[in-house]
Amino acid sequence: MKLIDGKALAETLQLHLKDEVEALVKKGIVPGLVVILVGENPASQVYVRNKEKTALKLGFHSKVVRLPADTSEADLLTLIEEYNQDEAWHGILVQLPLPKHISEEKVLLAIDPNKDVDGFHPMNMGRLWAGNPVMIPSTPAGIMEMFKAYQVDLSGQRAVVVGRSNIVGKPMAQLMMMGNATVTIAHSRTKNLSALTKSADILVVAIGVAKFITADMVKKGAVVIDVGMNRDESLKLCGDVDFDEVKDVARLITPVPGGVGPMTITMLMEQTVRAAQLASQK
Ligand SMILES: NC(=O)C1=CN([C@@H]2O[C@H](COP(=O)(O)OP(=O)(O)OC[C@H]3O[C@@H](n4cnc5c(N)ncnc54)[C@H](OP(=O)(O)O)[C@@H]3O)[C@@H](O)[C@H]2O)C=CC1
Ligand SMILES: Nc1nc(=O)c2c([nH]1)NC[C@@H]1CN(c3ccc(C(=O)N[C@@H](CCC(=O)O)C(=O)O)cc3)C=[N+]21
Ligand SMILES: [Mg+2]
Repeated sequence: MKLIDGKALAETLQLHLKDEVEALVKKGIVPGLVVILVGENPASQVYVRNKEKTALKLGFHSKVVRLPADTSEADLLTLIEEYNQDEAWHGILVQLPLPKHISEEKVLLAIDPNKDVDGFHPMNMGRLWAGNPVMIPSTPAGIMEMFKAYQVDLSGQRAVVVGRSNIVGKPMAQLMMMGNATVTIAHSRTKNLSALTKSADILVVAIGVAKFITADMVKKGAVVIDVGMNRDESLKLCGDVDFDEVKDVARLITPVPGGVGPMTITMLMEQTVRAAQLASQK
């Protein structure tokens, strides 16, 4: 077994990003990322803090707007429109999940697709599924970077994605299909899941169930990517994969923490730099 070190790879990629930021700054452009957080979800607080820290480290303009949980949908939409109009901000990210009284669909539609660094706007989702992506969701983008860095050739491989969310599972499946893998998407209604996961050369798991994937569900020599972010019995951070046992079966495996998470943040920053570059060419 070999570890896919997401933290180290993220740091390497951030060095290159820093150079790109400096080149932009020389042209008078400072990449700007605004993150909007509604309510007080403790997990979201951590992720948002990580994003802000990294943005500042790379020399971005960075701002976190923290709104109370009872913020109205109309007020949130108005705020997004203000950032759409403001040229200082190249990327706008609204942290998900949103409180129940706010329509996620309306909010994602309201973000200018050119500033949608998450790639969640229906236009960007459509572009991805048409095979011409502009903004790519950062978690799957980070996983594709891991494949590149660790020379995982997807072509002709059998890939299984467990989880079908719009933010991870679906875009992940499409990106691997674009890499010529043969992709199957599984979810909570999938029958005989362990036979399916065991057939995978590449297994990506994004379900949010602590240590769900056990060694008997994994093919010997598979590449295993764990997107999950959960707390175990002792409140320690853990993934959807039972790392301690699956590591002896897999050829390559990501840890939690230190795997997919840091890459997600880095890809978000890269996308913001790209958005700033594109805006400067207009
Ligand atoms: N490290 C990172 O950068 C990121 C980590 N995450 C983490 O990844 C996990 C997934 O996130 P997200 O995609 O938003 O999750 P969602 O909750 O939106 O979706 C979960 C998916 O998993 C499926 N699922 C749930 N339980 C099972 C099961 N027992 N067997 C098979 N499939 C199951 C669901 O099926 P169905 O559709 O049938 O309900 C659904 O498709 C979470 O732990 C989240 O915190 C998320 C984003 C980024
Ligand atoms: N609009 C939107 N975009 C997102 O990209 C988005 C979102 N909403 N909602 C929540 C999920 C989750 N997510 C993570 C980001 C970083 C880590 C991360 O940094 N993880 C570290 C550790 C974090 C910790 O210490 O808790 C690691 O795995 O090593 C994890 C998860 C982005 N998401
Ligand atoms: Mg979700």
